[in-house]
Amino acid sequence: MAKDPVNNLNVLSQDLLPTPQQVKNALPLTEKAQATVLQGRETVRRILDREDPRLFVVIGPCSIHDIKAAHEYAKRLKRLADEVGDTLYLIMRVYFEKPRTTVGWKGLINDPFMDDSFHIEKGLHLARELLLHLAEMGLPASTEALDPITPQYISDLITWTAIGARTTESQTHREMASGLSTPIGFKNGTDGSLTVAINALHSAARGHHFLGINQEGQCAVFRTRGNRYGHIVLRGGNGRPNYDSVSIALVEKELAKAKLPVNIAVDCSHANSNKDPAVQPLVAENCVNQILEGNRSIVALMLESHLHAGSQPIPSDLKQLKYGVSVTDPCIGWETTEKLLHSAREKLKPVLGKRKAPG
Ligand SMILES: O=C[C@H](O)[C@H](O)COP(=O)(O)O
Ligand SMILES: C=C(OP(=O)(O)O)C(=O)O
Repeated sequence: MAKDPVNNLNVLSQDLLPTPQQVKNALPLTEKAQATVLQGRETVRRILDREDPRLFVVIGPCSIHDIKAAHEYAKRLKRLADEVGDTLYLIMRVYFEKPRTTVGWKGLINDPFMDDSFHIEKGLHLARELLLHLAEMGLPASTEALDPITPQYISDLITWTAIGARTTESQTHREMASGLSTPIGFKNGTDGSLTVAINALHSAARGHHFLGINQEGQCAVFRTRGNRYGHIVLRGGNGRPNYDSVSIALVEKELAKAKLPVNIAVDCSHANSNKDPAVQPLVAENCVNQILEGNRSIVALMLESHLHAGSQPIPSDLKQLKYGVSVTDPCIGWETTEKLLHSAREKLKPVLGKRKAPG
């Protein structure tokens, strides 16, 4: 057959995937898992509405690459969540999709075997299976929504969603966010720009009409209501942090001027720590001190943490991978994680209940 001279000139192949419904039939949402998700989302909504005085903390590996290590991390985090839960509401980072600055491993869904075999079907199955396990344990999960199709496979297991710094300005992601059932954090831009996140909050709060796929895998027009639980996540940018009290005061002003709720999450990693994991506890401590000194706008922290500190490149011989060490951004290790959260809890416990909402 003659080659089609018009279409798919740069497409090498296409493979059909199971539909979201088929994957869900294989891994259905159980009653226990659903209860974790519903309770998690309600808790975050209440924190954003200032009906629950706690901070929520999005914490866990930069990316999930090893299911066994993710299980071990989750087990430890659940114990810690119970210990600090009267003050801090912990949500595990369960990030399966990585937006790359240029190229690189794009996460467990895209390439679960980390060998350029790109078994996306397997990746979706593994992702859903892990999320189900965490929800069954009673541990809420968060993820970055990057591919606009992926949420149909997993979002019933997610408590909080991030839109990353590289996609906050994207209309596609704002439309998707307007329909997601979770509260949603928009990062500021990689250049530090707040405007893109503020515009994203306005856009995602409104209803949109856009294309997507339904549970049966058919193309569909989605009409959304708009997500009123959007908030900004400050991650620094352009070589400069934006978690300090002066930056926070400026963001508070911008949010108020834009008539948006003055709710701020601080990402202690990325450009706020210059990707140096040793700096993350200092950023977290600084935010805790701001709250002790009267800050009313910080409602959440994000930390990149794993079983062991640091990061490693993905070796060509995967047997050389170090267990429990990030293969993307460097993380703090478990000991630091425990210490940091216990110390934050001790300092914040006496004050959070008396904290006033922004005036
Ligand atoms: O959080 C992860 C990374 O910061 C993000 O995916 C970009 O990574 P890269 O600059 O290594 O591609
Ligand atoms: C990619 C991430 O962050 P950012 O979008 O801020 O770079 C992340 O949190 O994994």
